[in-house]
Amino acid sequence: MGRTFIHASRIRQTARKRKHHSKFKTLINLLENNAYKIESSKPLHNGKLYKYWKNRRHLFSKIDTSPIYMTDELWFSVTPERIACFLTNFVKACMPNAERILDVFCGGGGNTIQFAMQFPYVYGVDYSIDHIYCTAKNAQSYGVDDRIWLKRGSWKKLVSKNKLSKVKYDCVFGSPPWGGPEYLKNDVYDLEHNLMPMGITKLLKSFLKLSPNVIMFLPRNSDLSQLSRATRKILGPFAKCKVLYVKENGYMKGIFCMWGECFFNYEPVSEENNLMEVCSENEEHSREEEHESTKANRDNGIDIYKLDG
Ligand SMILES: C[S@@+](CC[C@H](N)C(=O)[O-])C[C@H]1O[C@@H](n2cnc3c(N)ncnc32)[C@H](O)[C@@H]1O
Repeated sequence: MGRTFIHASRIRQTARKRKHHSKFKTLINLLENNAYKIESSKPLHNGKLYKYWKNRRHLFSKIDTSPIYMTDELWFSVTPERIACFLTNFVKACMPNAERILDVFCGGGGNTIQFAMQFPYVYGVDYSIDHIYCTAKNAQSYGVDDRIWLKRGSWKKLVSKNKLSKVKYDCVFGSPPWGGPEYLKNDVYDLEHNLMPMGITKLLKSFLKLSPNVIMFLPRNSDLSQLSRATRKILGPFAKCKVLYVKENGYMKGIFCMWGECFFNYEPVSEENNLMEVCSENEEHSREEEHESTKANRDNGIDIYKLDG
């Protein structure tokens, strides 16, 4: 077990034991003030977040019945529950014997919690102590905190100092910051320059250091040619990346990009449906153009699928 991780069910005891360290002082404050607890029936003070608050039950279905904790940033960052649940089921179907999942950028625990519903050891990393706290508290509300270990730290530093390599992860997942709701400002999202904390090539390389099975949740308008180049640069000229477009509530939420042999034996929809669905999300492209671009992406090692939550 990674000794440097904090067990989510023992976050209070660990914080008290290490109270002389500044980051644990902050954690004790958060715990003592029951910080960031959401009153599900009370709209937030910050009016800009109203549209996210309206959809709160899509983020955490237990929000009316159990305490849920969210910072302002988490309102637009948490993976909606049905999407996180779908991903977990997908990973379970592809890797039935997997035990250890690493959730890089765990945020408020949207994905961490769903992984912990089906896998016995789930590790979450985030550089925000507030978000580590929210993940632990939300995991308690979902009754899965005994399967979750958390670590605060910057991804770059953790990777460069080899801080995570003691555990053998079956799969590494990450939902990196896309740059806030602004990510749709441009038609095409530049994965090398806009993705935080590093471009897609470096990020993929850092994930693959820890496991051959990698999944990332990326913007729906991501530049697929950059995805293809990153895949081939790191894994060789015949390497492939599987891309699933996911919708929730009629709205395209993003794409799951997958690397690893185990993710390639799953055919959720027919070829005909794939192309139709991809077309419907790119209204400015004609069906023929989209067909061509989809074919081109396939030739570049990108397999595209469409799933409606
Ligand atoms: C999109 S959110 C992840 C949401 C999460 N999947 C969920 O469902 O709650 C991205 C997270 O990355 C964290 N983050 C941003 N930059 C980071 C870095 N350099 N290292 C580690 N975590 C970082 C942020 O604090 C934020 O919680």
